[in-house]
Amino acid sequence: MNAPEKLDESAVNRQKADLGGENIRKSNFSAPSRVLIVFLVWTFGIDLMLSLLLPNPQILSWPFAFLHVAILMIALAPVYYLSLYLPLRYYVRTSRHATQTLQETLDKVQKIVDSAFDGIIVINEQGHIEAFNAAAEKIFGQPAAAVLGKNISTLMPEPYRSQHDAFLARYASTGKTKIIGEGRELKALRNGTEVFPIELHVTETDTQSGRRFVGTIRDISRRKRDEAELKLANEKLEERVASRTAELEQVNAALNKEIAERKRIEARLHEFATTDALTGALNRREFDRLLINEYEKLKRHGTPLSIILFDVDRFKQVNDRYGHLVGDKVLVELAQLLKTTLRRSDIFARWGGEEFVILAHGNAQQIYCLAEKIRTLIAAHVFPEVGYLTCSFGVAEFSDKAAMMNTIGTADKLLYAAKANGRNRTEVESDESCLLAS
Ligand SMILES: Nc1nc2c(ncn2[C@@H]2O[C@H](COP(=O)(O)OP(=O)(O)OP(=O)(O)O)[C@@H](O)[C@H]2O)c(=O)[nH]1
Repeated sequence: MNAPEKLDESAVNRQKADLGGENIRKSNFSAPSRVLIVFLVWTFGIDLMLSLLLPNPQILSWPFAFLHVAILMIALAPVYYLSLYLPLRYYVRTSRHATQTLQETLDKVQKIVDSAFDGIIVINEQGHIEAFNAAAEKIFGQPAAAVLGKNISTLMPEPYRSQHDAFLARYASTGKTKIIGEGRELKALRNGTEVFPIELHVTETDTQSGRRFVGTIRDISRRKRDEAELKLANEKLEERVASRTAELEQVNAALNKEIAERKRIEARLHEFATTDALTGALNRREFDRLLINEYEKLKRHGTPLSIILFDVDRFKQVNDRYGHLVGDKVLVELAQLLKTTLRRSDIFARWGGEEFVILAHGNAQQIYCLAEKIRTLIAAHVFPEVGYLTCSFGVAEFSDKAAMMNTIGTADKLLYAAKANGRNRTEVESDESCLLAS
């Protein structure tokens, strides 16, 4: 298709007229009419001069008339040349040049418009298509010749088609529109059948022959397809992530359960390894380990540390009278009583049989007081199965100079001394007294 043909003819003519007029106005000879006026003035001027110079009767004779015309033509020849031929030749050349310039400009504009990536469609106020560039031909699958002059709504599917004329009329009457100057996504019609998505930007411009709307159209089918594919891929990915997350959460929950179970087993194992199975008090091995730690601290920092060894009085009788199981229950209850009484920093363990040990921070006097407090507490406690019971206590203070085992031995001796001295009493190395003692 010849490019300039695609532009609306009236618009071309208007532009031609504008461009031509502009060039002529710029020249010294603005119009043929002005040349004609100059020619007439010269003709009548010379004719008048000849009439005045020559006697009147001779004017009527044919030879004279011939001479008159000949003189007139000879006299006016330079005037013809200067005032008629040259201006006309200049006018024609200028007009031809202006037309050529206009044509070149139009060719250039058309090429630019046709080379645009986006489709460009110009419509008038009635919605009739006045320009349709090459990209628009490609996008809509129709040659410009097939759509020029037709209503733009022929390129739209329903419901846009039915709404478009009303939209234009409303805009003409109210001046209100949402689309001018804004970009929006719409549906268009390719080859009159295929509905496809477009992105449309509309601008408007006022021309001598009325308002024009310029639509810039981009086929976004591919983008939409890509977006849809991307959305689908995203959805699938999200689904996979969700199911994988669920799987991981399950695995995680199972792992957490396993870890919790392991921790529970470890704690249980630790408990088995460190506590006495019957009473729940620390066992002898754990006590020995903690004693070594505390003894090291004592040696480093000099903080006073003492030991209480105590033993249930006449426990054999309990076993003999109530049975071994009741004896066990009594030991469990006794340990429970001690646990609720002692501080967390005190280390309480079963030493063996019905004998218990307490490692406590404090000097002999302070821990003697503690032993007495425990003694009176036990003595006042009613054991459901057996009633009242008493215990005997031996208290000794560790020193950084004495060997650790010696102090334990001392506490043991003092415990036996308490037994020997009548039971239900506390013996300590030095002559200690305690306000708590009863
Ligand atoms: N039920 C029970 N009895 C125990 C346990 N360990 C030791 N005994 C008993 O505790 C009793 C300790 O008796 P003895 O050493 O004669 O001392 P006792 O009868 O308490 O008399 P004194 O200590 O001199 O007051 C024994 O009969 C042991 O069998 C135990 O774990 N459970």
